[in-house]
Amino acid sequence: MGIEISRLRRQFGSFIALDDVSLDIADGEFVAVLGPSGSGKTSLLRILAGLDQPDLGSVQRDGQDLLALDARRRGVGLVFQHYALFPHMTVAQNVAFGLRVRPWRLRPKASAIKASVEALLHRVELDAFASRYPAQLSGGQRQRVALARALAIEPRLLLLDEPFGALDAQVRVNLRRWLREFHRSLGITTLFVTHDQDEALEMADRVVVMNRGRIEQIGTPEQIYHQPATAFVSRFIARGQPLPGEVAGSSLHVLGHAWQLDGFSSTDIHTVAVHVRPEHIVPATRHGEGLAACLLSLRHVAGTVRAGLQVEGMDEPLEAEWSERDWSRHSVGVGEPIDVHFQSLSVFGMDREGRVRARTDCHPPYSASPIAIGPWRRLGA
Ligand SMILES: Nc1ncnc2c1ncn2[C@@H]1O[C@H](COP(=O)(O)OP(=O)(O)OP(=O)(O)O)[C@@H](O)[C@H]1O
Repeated sequence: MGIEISRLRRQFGSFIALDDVSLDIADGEFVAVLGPSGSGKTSLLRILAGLDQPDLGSVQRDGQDLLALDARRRGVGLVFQHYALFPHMTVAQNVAFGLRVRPWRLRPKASAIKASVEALLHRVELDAFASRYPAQLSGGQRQRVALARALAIEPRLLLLDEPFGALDAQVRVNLRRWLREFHRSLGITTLFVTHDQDEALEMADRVVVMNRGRIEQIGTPEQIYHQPATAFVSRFIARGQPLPGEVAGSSLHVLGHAWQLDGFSSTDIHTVAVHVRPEHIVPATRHGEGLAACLLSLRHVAGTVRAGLQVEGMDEPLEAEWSERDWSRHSVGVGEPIDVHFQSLSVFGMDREGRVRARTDCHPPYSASPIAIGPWRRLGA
């Protein structure tokens, strides 16, 4: 059992914010909804929270129609990016709020509220902050209070909308890990909205990638990263960079080279997208092998080297990423020629409507042999 979201559609005027969105969430699962700004993430969350209704579609929880329930009866805890803490209330009063405003028949006794607030503050590691006001807390502490407040009503579903969006990078990274552990210990079904790829891949059991109101792919972080289902997911998640390429029969043609392409049926294919990831562009070991390029820039970032490359035959520069160790074997300076080869290319075949019909990876063979035979010889050379 769990939550079954089926064929949701939400339209604002002529703009379609959610288009045929279906998703099953298992009990206790941690699901990240990932997508660029405007892709429909918050629209989906608002519908689940009961703050908005879809034009079409259904949401069932354990066989019950969730959309028919009033927001307050859905058992949903919400945390937003901008701390919605009440500034005039202490931390303890903020956390107690959801319990205090319950109808008196459902309201716990004052002593029980006090005990559960203490337990929650202990859980979010803020025991010592109970009598502080939100203005006296750091951003990360405020978000933990917001989480404790959302948990006070013992929700069955936790909805987090960019909860770390307003925090600086280091605090974000710490809170991510903390929240992941926290979820493990608590086991509440959680939907986490973010536009940050690392955040989604690091934290979630499953990731839902959205684009323009549609779901592009649902999968484990591994699947999303290593087997992107669409060109959009490849670009957005794995920094896939488009190359000029086409498929002819069972060969892939890219920048004047051709390789055998297996597992790709070109039936019904209207356009082909070929992507290369930064880490799959590798310096050739010998000059004259691979693709001729010019090293445009070099940046050293936390143990890796990011290189800008102008590859012959391309208008746009490509970005490559290497480990410092691998790069230390080369002695090419900025502005100098460099030969590179592609270790792996992702190939997507789309029909006329832009739907992906075929997808495969191509691993161009590379020979470091001094006799330049075969795969990297220019066609027609
Ligand atoms: N009440 C509304 N009226 C009109 N358009 C709306 C309304 N709510 C959302 N939209 C539009 O729907 C689209 C999706 O919005 P949504 O907030 O779901 O995106 P998002 O993926 O959460 O984006 P962000 O990451 O920027 O928060 C946006 O283009 C937005 O302008």
